[in-house]
Amino acid sequence: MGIQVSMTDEELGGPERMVADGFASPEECQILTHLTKMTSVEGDGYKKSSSPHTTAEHFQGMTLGRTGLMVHNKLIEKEVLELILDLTSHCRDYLERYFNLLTPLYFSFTHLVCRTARPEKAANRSSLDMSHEVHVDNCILQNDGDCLRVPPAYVFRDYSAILYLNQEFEGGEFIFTHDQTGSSYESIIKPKCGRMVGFSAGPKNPHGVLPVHKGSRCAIGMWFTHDKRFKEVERTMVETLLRKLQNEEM
Ligand SMILES: O=C(O)CCC(=O)C(=O)O
Ligand SMILES: [Fe+2]
Repeated sequence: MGIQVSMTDEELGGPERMVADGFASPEECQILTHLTKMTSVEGDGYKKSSSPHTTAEHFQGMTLGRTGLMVHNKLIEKEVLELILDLTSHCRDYLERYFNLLTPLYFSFTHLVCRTARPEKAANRSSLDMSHEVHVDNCILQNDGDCLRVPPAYVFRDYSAILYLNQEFEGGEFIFTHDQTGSSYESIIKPKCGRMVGFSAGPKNPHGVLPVHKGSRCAIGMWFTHDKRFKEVERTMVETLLRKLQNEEM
């Protein structure tokens, strides 16, 4: 399946951003949406908070570690885990080439996430009640426009990408904004199966997610680093698990 770039940095209104389609087939999206909806845990990967951003939505998350545990316990097939690793690696390789990076990108975190509107909260929801408030992935945005590169910000994140898994929901558009107020969008991206948005993780790229008004919005969030010290431990663990299972089959 071919990849098509559908929006360049110029069309997206700022530098070091891109949107491309074709990273997952409808069948692959369906398998992973189902997995995330059915087996993820409220707040997993979000410091156990079931509503880290807005109480008008449920947040369900699934880390690679939890997926590996489920494969180990024979609750899901290993092919599902292989699929997650294959699709996300393809996204990473594509971004490295697209942005002409001279040093490799390592995964620092991979997260399958569904955001589901709570119907009982929909009627009174303010349009300012974002699904994910405007932020920068590797620093803490200040009111004066400064971005502090200090913990608890994930200062080691260099690039970010989101691979979308579905489109059967209302709202939930991804926005790039001019600053942290989010008052002016530079671009708006409608999620759909197989679409990836990729961008550098620093202050050039403030972004957020508009309210999900109806249904579940599922995606794989990926964060990358150039610094080997922050490589995703859970990815290494599940790769070892899969090698072990493949050897047992031989
Ligand atoms: O799901 C999305 O489209 C973006 C999420 C995001 O920006 C984040 O988790 O840091
Ligand atoms: Fe983000």
